[in-house]
Amino acid sequence: MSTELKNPSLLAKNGLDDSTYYEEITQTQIFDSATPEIQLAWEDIRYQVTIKKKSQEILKGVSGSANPGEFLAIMGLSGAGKTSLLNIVAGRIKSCSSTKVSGTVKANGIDINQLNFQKYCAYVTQEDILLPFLTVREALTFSAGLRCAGSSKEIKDKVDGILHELRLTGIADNMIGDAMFKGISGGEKKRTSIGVELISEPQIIILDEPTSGLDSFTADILVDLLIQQAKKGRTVIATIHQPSTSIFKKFNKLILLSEGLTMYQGSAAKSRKYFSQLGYKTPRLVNPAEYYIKLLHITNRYELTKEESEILENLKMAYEGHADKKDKIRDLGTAQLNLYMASDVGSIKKILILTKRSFINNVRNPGPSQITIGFYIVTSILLDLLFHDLGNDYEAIHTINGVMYFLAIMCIQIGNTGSAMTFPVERTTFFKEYGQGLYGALTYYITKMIAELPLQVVAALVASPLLYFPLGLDLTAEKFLTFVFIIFLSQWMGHGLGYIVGALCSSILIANAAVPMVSSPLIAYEGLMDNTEAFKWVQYFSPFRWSFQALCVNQYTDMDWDCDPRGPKCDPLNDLGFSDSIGMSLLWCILFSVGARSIAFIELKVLGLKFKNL
Ligand SMILES: Nc1ncnc2c1ncn2[C@@H]1O[C@H](COP(=O)(O)OP(=O)(O)OP(=O)(O)O)[C@@H](O)[C@H]1O
Repeated sequence: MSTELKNPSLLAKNGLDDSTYYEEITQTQIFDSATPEIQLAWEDIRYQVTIKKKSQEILKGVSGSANPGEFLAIMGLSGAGKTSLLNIVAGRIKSCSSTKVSGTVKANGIDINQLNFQKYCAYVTQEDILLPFLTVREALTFSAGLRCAGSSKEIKDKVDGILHELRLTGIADNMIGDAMFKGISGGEKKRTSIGVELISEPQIIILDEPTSGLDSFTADILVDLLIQQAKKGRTVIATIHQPSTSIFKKFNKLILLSEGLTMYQGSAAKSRKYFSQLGYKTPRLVNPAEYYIKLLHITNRYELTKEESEILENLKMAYEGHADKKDKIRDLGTAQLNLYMASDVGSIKKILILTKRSFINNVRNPGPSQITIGFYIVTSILLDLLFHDLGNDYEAIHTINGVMYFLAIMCIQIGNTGSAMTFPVERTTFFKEYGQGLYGALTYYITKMIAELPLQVVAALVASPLLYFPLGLDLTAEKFLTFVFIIFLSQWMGHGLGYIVGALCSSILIANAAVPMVSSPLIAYEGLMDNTEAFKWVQYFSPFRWSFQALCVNQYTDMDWDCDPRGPKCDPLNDLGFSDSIGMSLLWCILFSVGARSIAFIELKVLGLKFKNL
């Protein structure tokens, strides 16, 4: 790679004026006059992070702009600061104890902090945040329902329009899927993620590496779609890793970042000439994007080689020499911004939409639905085979205690793992939509619980008769119905415990590891192995204890005993130390369920604040 003198003064000498290499904004597109065009301009952005008392400057005073009608690509080596810049421009990073952000970002000349910026700006993250058990059409319809007021017909038309525009019509009724359940392809998922955001017709679309993980053909189609969005007058900004030559040719504008500094900003088409005149000529038949990345390559950012620092210094000086040649701030009419308001959807409608969405996603998820009910059926049959007709004499007490102990653990663990396995995925969607101000934490939480109830009721109704009658438990209608209620409450407590764990876990993997860690100590306080006085208060926080107590109290109270009058007293409740009535036992279960849900809600609310303030 050539490192000959690349003095910025050579630019002028070589006949490079700003109009040559710096993009002039040309309004080539016909904009829809009903929607405002937004120019985003950022000035002297600095971003500093402090880790273990060591500060690192990620962005070192970056300025730039993105214009309506343009596709702006931000490129640079891994770690150059692309995502950081994108997040700051989208208003997603603010200063906090470990990060310091300075500089301004303006939309049509107005500081974005003074605007309800989220209403104008769609942000598509690198990982697709979609509920896996919805179809593409459902994902778009629910998104439209939450974001846009309008009749069902209007929503349907809007969704059909987006499906068509994003070429998703053919797979509209396919399930999205996730790592475990195969659904649509990566490119289709990415287009669905974009569609979910586009539905509210945002004027700015910001995407973090939308082509990552896609083959070159799919990436090409995706970029074409984004170019089409830009042609509608939207401002499109994306970080792109390794674009193909054909994709590179489609960029309207290019920003090259290295080490937190802008190395180039301007027309992508004219970048070749710019670099060439600085002495860095892209070889024939070589993809310019690839060449620029190689040019900016550094092996160790803390110890640059002589050649690396020379290239960076040259590019930096060349860019700085023309730093005043920024895009003109366009007068796009700030009034338009003030007038433009995304329509608000009523709270009742949002509650109905969220409940329906959560219900569908839950019912189709084999974890909490088919697998849970199948597990109940198989385990119940197994228990029946092992312990059928338990009896009502003294000899039976030991076995009945064991069966109740097992049932309490089984029902709670089914609920617990069920929640912990679904919550980490759902909460990502919640954080995103909560951050966008689509609904409140309480609305989400209540609708989630309502949506999950039917499956929990069905599971209790399926499992209870399969267990109660073959096991020969005390046969009265009242006791049977109470048993059904206890099985339901046990699962419900389990779900509550799962919410506490799941709300804190960012992935199912972590949740799976955390569930046994939390539940195992609580099982020790269930009440059967009551041989320790240590930390006895823990029993009040053990759902296993309350479930076991309720099952035993229901079975043993007023039981028709067949005990040997000369043998030991048939008083298992006394032996177990359970003095509460059945009403009180049920109340403990309800109190635990409500308490656990309240704790999980507080966790969600506190964690959500981080996203809300963005
Ligand atoms: N909040 C943070 N805490 C610690 N380090 C951070 C933080 N944000 C960014 N960084 C660091 O700043 C550098 C730039 O990160 P950024 O994600 O912006 O890079 P990037 O150019 O998007 O990289 P990539 O292409 O690999 O995604 C990285 O070294 C990253 O580790």
